Amino acid sequence: MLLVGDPEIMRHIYVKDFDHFMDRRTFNMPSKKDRVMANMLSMKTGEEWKKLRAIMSPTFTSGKIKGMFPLVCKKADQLVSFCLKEARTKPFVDMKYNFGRFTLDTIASCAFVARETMRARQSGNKRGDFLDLLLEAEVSTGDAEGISAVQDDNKSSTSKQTLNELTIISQSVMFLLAGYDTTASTLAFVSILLAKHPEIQQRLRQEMSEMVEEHGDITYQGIMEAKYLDACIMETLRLYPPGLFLERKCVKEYNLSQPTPRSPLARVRRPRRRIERRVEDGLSYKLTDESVFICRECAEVVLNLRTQRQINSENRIPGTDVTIEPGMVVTCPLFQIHRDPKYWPEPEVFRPERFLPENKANITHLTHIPFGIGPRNCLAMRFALMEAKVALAKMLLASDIRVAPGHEEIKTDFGMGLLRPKDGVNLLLTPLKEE
Ligand code: HEM
Repeated sequence: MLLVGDPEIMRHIYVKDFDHFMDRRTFNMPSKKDRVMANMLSMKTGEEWKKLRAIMSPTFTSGKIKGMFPLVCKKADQLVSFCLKEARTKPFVDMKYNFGRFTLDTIASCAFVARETMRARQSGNKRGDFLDLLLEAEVSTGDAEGISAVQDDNKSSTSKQTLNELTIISQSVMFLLAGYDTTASTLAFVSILLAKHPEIQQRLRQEMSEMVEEHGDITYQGIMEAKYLDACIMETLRLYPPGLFLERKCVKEYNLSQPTPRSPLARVRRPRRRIERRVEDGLSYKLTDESVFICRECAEVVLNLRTQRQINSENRIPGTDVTIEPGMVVTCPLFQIHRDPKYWPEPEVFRPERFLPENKANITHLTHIPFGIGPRNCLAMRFALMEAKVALAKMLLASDIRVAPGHEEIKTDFGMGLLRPKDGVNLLLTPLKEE
C-alpha cells in the first residue's frame, strides 16, 4: 500500500491521472445474497463505475437537492422537538444518539428501499426523493436479479441507459449505509464543539437569526449562503473527518517521478535520520506488491526498505523514480493532513474563521478533504452539507447548548476506517423560546 500525504502528489494520483487509479479494492462476494452490496456504486470498478456514476450524479444537483429540502426540514423539526422533550425529563440529552436517529430517518425518507414502493412510484405516486430520481432512469425493468448495473436500451432510438431493479435497490441501501453515520457524527461533533465554545455558538446563532429575519424562515438559499454556518461545519470536518482513508487501486502502471519538483525520491534521498542509515544515495526503486510507502511520523512518502526491490541501474526508466504497479493500493491519511501544523496553524484549535471567505486563500489546496478528492469523491457532498446545516440551524435557533458536567472530553472511536464520537455526546439543552 502506498500512503500519500503530499498534496501535490495527491493531486496527480487522485485528480490529474485518475484514469490510473479509478478503482477501490474489491472484495470477493460469491454469495447470491451479496449482490446488493456488489452492485453499490462505491464497490463498482472500471467502466461500470464510470457509467453508473454518470447516471447517478444528476441525482445530486443543486436543483434536486433543493427539491429534498422540505423533506429534510420536516425531519429536523421532529429532531428539535424530540430533543427538547428529552431535555425536560432527562438530566442531559445524548446528541450522538439523537442525531443518529435524525440522519437515519432523513436518509430513509430520501432514499426509501422496497420493491413495493418502487411499484407504487412507477404507478405515478412521486415524492421527489432519490428513489424517484433513480427510477426516472429506469425505462425497462430488466432482469430484476441481473447483476449488470447499466443496460443500454438498444430498442430506444435515443439509446438511453437504464438502471435495473437490483441496481436501484443497491443504491438505496448504499445511501443508508453511506449517509447515516457520516452525517450523524459530523452533527454530534459540531454540537459538542459549539457547546464548549459558547462565543462561537452565539455568533452562529446570530447569523441564523439574521437569516430568518431576511428570508422569513429557514430557506434553502439562506442556508446555502450562511458563511459562518458553513465555516463551523467545515472546521468540524477538518478536526473530525468521518471518513479516514481515500482508497484507490492502481489499474494502469504509473510513474511517480513526473508530478512534482519535490519528487518522492528526492525525499528518500534526504530522509529522516531514522532511515538514513539504510538508504544509499542515488538509487532508484521499483515497488513490489508488498511494498509499503509510509512515514509514521509525518505521513509523507518514504520507502520501507524491508520490502522494496532495488532495480539495477540498467533497468531504470529514464527520469523515473518510482513505479506503481497495477493492483497496488494507494491511500491518504486524511486525519493527519487535516491536523498537520505545516498547513494548519494551531491545528488542534477549533477556529471556524479559517474557512471564512476572506481567509480561504490561506488554505493549501487538498489539505481539507473530508469528502474525498477528484472524480471519485463523495457523491452526496451537497446533500450531506445541506442536511447537516438545516439540523444545526434549527437546533441552535430553538435551544442553547452546553456540555453536561463531567462529559467535557471529546472521545473518539477510530473503528473500520470511520471516525465517530465514542460513547455519547451528552449536552444540556435550554429552550430559547416558550414551547
Ligand atoms: C458529512 C457527511 C459525509 C462525509 C464526510 C462523506 C465522506 C465521504 C468520503 C471521504 C468518501 C470517499 C471519497 C473518495 O474516495 O475520494 C465518500 C464516498 C461516497 N459517499 Fe459520502 N460522505 C458523507 C455523506 C454521504 C451521504 C449522505 C451519502 C448518500 C446519500 C454519501 C454517499 C457516498 C457515496 C455513494 C460514495 C462513493 C462514491 C463513488 O465511489 O463513486 N455520502 N463519502
